[in-house]
Amino acid sequence: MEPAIALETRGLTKRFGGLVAVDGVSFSLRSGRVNAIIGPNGAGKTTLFNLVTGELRPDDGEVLAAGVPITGLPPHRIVREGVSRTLQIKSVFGGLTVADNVRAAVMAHQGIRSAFRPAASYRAVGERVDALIDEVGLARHRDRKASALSYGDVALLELALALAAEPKLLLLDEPVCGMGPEETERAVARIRAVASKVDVVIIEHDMEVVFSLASHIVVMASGAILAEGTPDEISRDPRVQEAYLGAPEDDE
Ligand SMILES: Nc1ncnc2c1ncn2[C@@H]1O[C@H](COP(=O)(O)OP(=O)(O)OP(=O)(O)O)[C@@H](O)[C@H]1O
Repeated sequence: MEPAIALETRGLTKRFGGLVAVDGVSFSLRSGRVNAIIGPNGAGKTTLFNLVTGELRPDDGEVLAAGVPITGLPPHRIVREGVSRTLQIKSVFGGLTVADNVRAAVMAHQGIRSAFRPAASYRAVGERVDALIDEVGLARHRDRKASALSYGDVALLELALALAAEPKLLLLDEPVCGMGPEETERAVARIRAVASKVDVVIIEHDMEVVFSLASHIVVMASGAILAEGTPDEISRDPRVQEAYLGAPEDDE
């Protein structure tokens, strides 16, 4: 049987004026493993995520999530198709507690807006909120305001908010960016736990994190795929080493 595919792109292309930020990218990322997209600054990684989540429309090409075409759909429809990403820090409400932030995300996902709801639905929301808070390891901060959390805990809260949408596929853009070693270790452990239930694709510059989480790596450079393979294959690939270290400047 063919392995299930979490995310596939076919000839995906995005131009900004004369710049081709994503240039005919085709890949097929299998379900059931953490996939990573790496590459030097400006390689087109975040643009690629924005094309997958509908924040940007491609100029050409296709995106399929779990085999379902999602190309050009608006972001809320893509979330409904089971694709979620960690949100920007500004989407966390600093004045609300951890639990209230998560509750808002759960209610938004479930479409519960009316104040007139049966008690059972309140209970179900409350249980879901607690389960999400447990899942990301923030139980002891449940009733703290988000503005009082450490940087690493805000990132975990963002993870809970993304999981509130019950995604099949979760995209994490630099999940440990700005974290110290201890926070990084905690975040990696949580991501690994989440990845046992949900397909995860990460963009990450920290190679230690990439190598400890991902079993498949796509390397992008200048908008295109430079190499693809296991961490072992990628770490040995001279083209990858050159892309990171830069070409020698003796050809002018
Ligand atoms: N909205 C935009 N308008 C114009 N150019 C853009 C826009 N967004 C990205 N770019 C350009 O597209 C290229 C790819 O950018 P992108 O942010 O996708 O790279 P990246 O691989 O995510 O880089 P980094 O690792 O630094 O986050 C860059 O040259 C960037 O300047």
